[in-house]
Amino acid sequence: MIRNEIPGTKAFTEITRKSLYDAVPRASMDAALGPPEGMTASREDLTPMMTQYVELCEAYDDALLLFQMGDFYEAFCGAAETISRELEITLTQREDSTGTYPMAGIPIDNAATYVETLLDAGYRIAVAEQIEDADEATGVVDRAVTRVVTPGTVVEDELLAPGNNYVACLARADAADTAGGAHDTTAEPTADEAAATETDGGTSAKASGNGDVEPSGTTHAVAFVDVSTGEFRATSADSQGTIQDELDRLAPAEVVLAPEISDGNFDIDGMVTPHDAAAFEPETARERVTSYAPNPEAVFECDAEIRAAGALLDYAEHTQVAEGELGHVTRLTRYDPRERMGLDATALRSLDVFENHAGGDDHTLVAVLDETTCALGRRELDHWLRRPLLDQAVIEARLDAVEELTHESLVREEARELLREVYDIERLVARVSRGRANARDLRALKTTLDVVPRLREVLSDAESDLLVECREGLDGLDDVRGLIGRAIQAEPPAEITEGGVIAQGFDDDLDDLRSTAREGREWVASLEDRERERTGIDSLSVGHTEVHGYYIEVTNANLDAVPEEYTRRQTLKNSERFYTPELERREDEILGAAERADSREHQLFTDIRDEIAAETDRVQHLADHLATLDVLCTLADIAVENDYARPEFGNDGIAIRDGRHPVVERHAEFVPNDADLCEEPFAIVTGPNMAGKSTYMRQIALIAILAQMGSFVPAQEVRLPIVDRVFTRVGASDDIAGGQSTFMREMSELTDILHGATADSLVLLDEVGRGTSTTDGEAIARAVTEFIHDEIGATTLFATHYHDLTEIAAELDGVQTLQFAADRTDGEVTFLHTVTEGAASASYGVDVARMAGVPDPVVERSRDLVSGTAGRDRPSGDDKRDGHDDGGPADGGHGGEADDSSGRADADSAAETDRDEAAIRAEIVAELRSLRIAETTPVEALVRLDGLKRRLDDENH
Ligand SMILES: Nc1ncnc2c1ncn2[C@@H]1O[C@H](COP(=O)(O)OP(=O)(O)OP(=O)(O)O)[C@@H](O)[C@H]1O
Repeated sequence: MIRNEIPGTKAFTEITRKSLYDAVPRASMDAALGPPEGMTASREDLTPMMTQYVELCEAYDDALLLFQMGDFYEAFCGAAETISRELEITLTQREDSTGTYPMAGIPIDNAATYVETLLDAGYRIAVAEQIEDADEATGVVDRAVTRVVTPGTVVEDELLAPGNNYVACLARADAADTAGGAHDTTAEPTADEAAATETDGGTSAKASGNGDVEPSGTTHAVAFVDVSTGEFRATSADSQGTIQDELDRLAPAEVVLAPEISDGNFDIDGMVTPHDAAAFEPETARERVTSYAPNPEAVFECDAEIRAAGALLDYAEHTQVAEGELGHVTRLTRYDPRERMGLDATALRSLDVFENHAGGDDHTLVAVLDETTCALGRRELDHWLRRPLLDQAVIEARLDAVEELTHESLVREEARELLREVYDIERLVARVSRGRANARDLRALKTTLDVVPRLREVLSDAESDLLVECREGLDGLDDVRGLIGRAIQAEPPAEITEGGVIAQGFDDDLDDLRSTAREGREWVASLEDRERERTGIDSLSVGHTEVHGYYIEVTNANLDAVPEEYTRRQTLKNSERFYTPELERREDEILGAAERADSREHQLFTDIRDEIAAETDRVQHLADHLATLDVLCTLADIAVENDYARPEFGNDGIAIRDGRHPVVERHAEFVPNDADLCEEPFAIVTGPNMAGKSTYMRQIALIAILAQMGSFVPAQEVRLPIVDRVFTRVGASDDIAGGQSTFMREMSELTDILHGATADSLVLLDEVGRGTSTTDGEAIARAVTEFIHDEIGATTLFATHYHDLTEIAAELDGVQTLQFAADRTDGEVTFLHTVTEGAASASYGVDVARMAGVPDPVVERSRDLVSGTAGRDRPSGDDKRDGHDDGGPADGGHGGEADDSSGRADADSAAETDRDEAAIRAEIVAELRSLRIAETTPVEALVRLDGLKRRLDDENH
């Protein structure tokens, strides 16, 4: 991987730039990082090579240094112990005149997999390579760090998934910091102004947050770059929550923090990287940005954005070391999060958009949609899905194109067939621009360019604006295509230094050198016959070895016949090898010409590559259009195959006919359901467990997301408003896999919703309040309903088992009740998955417990308790039960009987038994009091319940 030629690499002795981390104390005193103590203590005595090692370790002391020695990357001392442990490779020793050091190494040819493991273990890796030919070095071979590999800046194909891989950078500006800021050309809006611009359809480019506004004028900025493709964007907001949402949306593999931000401020999943404070200085950052965008103020909105962008570019350059400026980062873009539908991590997770509950990517929305044919399309689909639109005109433009393609199946099929031949030219041109592409990359670029004229042809009758735009944007880069076609061999080798790369007829000098070499070889080839004839030695042969070069071989029996001008070169057991002055001259000529041809080829290749690098921008534009076309064709294909309908937009509320859940319907027979949230935009959804409430609510949210990304939707007919944000709060135990199923988390998510939702939001509440006692839960559920209804007016679906909550529908205008029915025949429950108006009366929780395999005694006892609840809730004195209650029918209505029987038992009890039971009851009460219901799952609760009952039973026997 990392072994490509590195143009312009500085020798390590020339490295003037000290560690960027000097200003930052190393987060951990990991023995694998920095120079080994044992070596620094005696550095005067070290060999020159080990001195080199120590100096490089010092310069990159936050990274694990891999030090090239021949065909291996080696590590010493603490780093050697770490890599031997992490990579399960043998720990050896290096012994020299100054001491013995632990050493471990990985073969360069297989470095990628090892590097991946080290990245996963949380290390950054500095790769120090030999940058001069070991044979030509006079003293110790020069080495330099040519690359710092970090999770967010990986560029090696072997280490990258097809999706985007971002490194983000966070910075903050407080009002006091920016008040006198030299470049703060745009005063931040007040909260009122922000609110005003938010209502204008979100198209204003003004930077400000939505939702909870931070105290007085704090601006948070985030910039992010995908170094493998060159995509670069930045934004800012008053609200930290908005920036957190952007982090959630982008899921960067690494986040660089400005000194004013501590990692506790944000919820960050990837690696957290502190960076040199100097890079965040406004002037320094601005200067860095200027080399990518001449007028930073024309792109960015405020100082915080420029600081984040500048420092991020500085960090990205630092990791690519030898390359300096990143030529493939051609477009710095600023965006406004309010132009996109809000989708935070909670919503993405609970709707299984990119990951399922177990963290995998099957059974997700993206898995359903991802029928893209090329990597460019795959990434574009990801963008569309992560950032559904708010601008109806842009959405309709996408839908028009999708619709046209649904009707034009031949166009769609042909386009998809051609797109299959498209390479990941975005990453490819990034390699070209970084001077890392080989001849095969250039041929792959040509293969892609070859497709373009045919694609244009296929789209020649396209009518919708976006398809026409795609067609017109398909620049086939004929100049580049022609150049590669003329210059590069059809099937070149991977190496670019060993010849065979440049096509015949491209360069006269190269052709001359090649023909000189070829003629020389032909002369040698005919030498054998000539010499046999001349000398009369029939067994004479001509051969070649790497070490001795060309020779004429004569067996011992014929040595007498050897001519005078033959000079002995080598003696073997049965023969002698000779050369002649002419053979020697020819050999020099062949070798010289071949060598010069190789280096001429290399020179020509790098010139061609540089020429193509200058066209990076055009290749990127072509990539954009190919990506868009792939997504449009894919969405059309999905729509046709799955019978999706084109959504319509309007302001009358959500109306869906025969809606389906796009993921669930792929794996089971699905019962479609309608939704009418127009007149009554708040729906309380009740019904038994497992009836389909969550699925129903989620399918409505997924339909809104699909519609706003420009896709058709799984339904017969859909009309909906543009939703500014989807909020979800799913029940506590649904989150158990994430390990965060506390009532506290439930409430803090609820807080986000109540603060952030607007009348244009879609809110899904799934069993809010379940994590606490029934009384508190019901109270919270009711208060939340009232608040959303009275204060926010968001379209809301609230699934609940608090059947009393449904009464609120009668009290509040605009609140409706929906129920899912179940059918119980002969004790077997069947879920119909059909939604109807009205409120359900039973939850069938015990039936679900039985279906899930809860032991019979627990199920039976649960039935008893369900049926006896009414009786026990009545103030009926001591309420002592004998534990032998046979239980009535499962569906209640026999509470009175149960109570009567316990009443009789009371009357028969002896006074002593009463005292024992009182003690047990006291213990049980104490245990119940200590129970942390918020942290107890339903199954645990049943098991505890079973335990309590057994204790009562045991005492009674
Ligand atoms: N419309 C439908 N057609 C077919 N199957 C469905 C439908 N809706 C839901 N299901 C299936 O039923 C199962 C239960 O659905 P869901 O989780 O939505 O129920 P629920 O009412 O929310 O349950 P609980 O109250 O226990 O959370 C799911 O596994 C799903 O596959």
